[in-house]
Amino acid sequence: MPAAAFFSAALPPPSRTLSRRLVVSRAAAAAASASASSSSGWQGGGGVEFQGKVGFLGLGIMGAPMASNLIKAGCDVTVWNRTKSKCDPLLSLGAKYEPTPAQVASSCDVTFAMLADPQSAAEVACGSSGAAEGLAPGKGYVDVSTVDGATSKLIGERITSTGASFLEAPVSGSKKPAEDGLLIFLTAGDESLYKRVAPLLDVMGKSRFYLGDVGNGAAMKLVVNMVMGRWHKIIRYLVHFKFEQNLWMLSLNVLVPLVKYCSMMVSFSEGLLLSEKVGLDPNTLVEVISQGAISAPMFSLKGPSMVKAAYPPAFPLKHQQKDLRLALALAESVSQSIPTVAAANELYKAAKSLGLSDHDFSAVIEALKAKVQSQSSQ
Ligand SMILES: NC(=O)C1=CN([C@@H]2O[C@H](COP(=O)(O)OP(=O)(O)OC[C@H]3O[C@@H](n4cnc5c(N)ncnc54)[C@H](OP(=O)(O)O)[C@@H]3O)[C@@H](O)[C@H]2O)C=CC1
Ligand SMILES: O=CC(=O)O
Repeated sequence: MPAAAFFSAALPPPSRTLSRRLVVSRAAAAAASASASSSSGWQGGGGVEFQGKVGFLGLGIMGAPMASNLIKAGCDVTVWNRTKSKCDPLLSLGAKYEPTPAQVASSCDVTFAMLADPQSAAEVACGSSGAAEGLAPGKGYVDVSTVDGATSKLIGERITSTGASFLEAPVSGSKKPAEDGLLIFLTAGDESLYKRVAPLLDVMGKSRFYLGDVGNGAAMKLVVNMVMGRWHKIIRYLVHFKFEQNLWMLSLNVLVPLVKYCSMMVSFSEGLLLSEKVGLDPNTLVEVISQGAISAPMFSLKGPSMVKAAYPPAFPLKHQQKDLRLALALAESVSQSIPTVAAANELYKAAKSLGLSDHDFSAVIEALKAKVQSQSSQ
């Protein structure tokens, strides 16, 4: 198969719902708000309006600063947390309290949930005294926890069975972006609820993506974190390596950039292919990554052409593979294991055997595509 055709032909067709993707940055939202009416309801930062009371369930590392930002922006917020003492700082900022998720949902117009994992998200939404018991037509439920698509769909079905609307909206960004109101929302589900809560998302975040059907937000979040997870592992390894071997200068000058770029490119390639395979638009992944903690000029620079399977040489793949070979030998000389580099090197070697030596090193993605194809034909 010609390389250029891979994204559009070798994998299943992407979900068409993604063609309705909306991307809004805080600046764009602020510009839009300049012409928004201001008749009644809460008037948030930039003059964007939200009508009604807001519930917030789950006040951990992320939930507490997110709820706190809503309160500071003037929202009427009611909170609940399994460990009640974590509500206290929010109550002192002016939040109200209800003793169960159901009571929060029934006393509020829109309820956000930021829970630890799929189990807790499902329990708080669908369990006994869970949010669904307090929901009704006209109300909205926005789950901002990171869960898998199946859990999100299950929660969404239970919520919509009450007549309420559901939006999944996992966030990219960590404690500090949550505190600074700079999260990135990856939303999917009810589009009118998305529009209704947009002013609240703009208080808590710097940008928001609307990705279509429930499950697409969860999938996008997991792909971004998969790329990030590998990247964190690489950083941890590098720090360890520098200390262990006392190779500060060597590692700073040679190994760090080398390992960084080759491994980043491999994990980025894996993310691009996985996003396409689960029906996401890989261009959106490039955009989401470029706004988050793992943003790097390399991803923004090479991502769009990688999606088009174009690899005009800037750093030829053959040189990258040669450097990996040399780095592996260097590590070997001090008996240091560098497993992530060894794995990446195998892919660069495979790319060379596909005749891609003189292409840019981002063509390593073609070796991954070949692997995917050979696995699916087995
Ligand atoms: N921290 C980060 O950098 C980021 C985290 N996320 C995602 O956000 C979500 C929250 O993360 P974070 O705030 O860091 O996690 P925390 O562990 O700090 O908070 C988890 C929250 O879930 C609640 N919870 C856990 N289990 C249950 C349960 N069985 N029933 C009811 N409530 C429960 C906790 O309540 P209690 O206080 O009682 O324990 C707490 O409010 C996760 O899905 C995470 O993957 C997303 C982006 C960044
Ligand atoms: O889920 C973690 C993040 O930093 O995003």
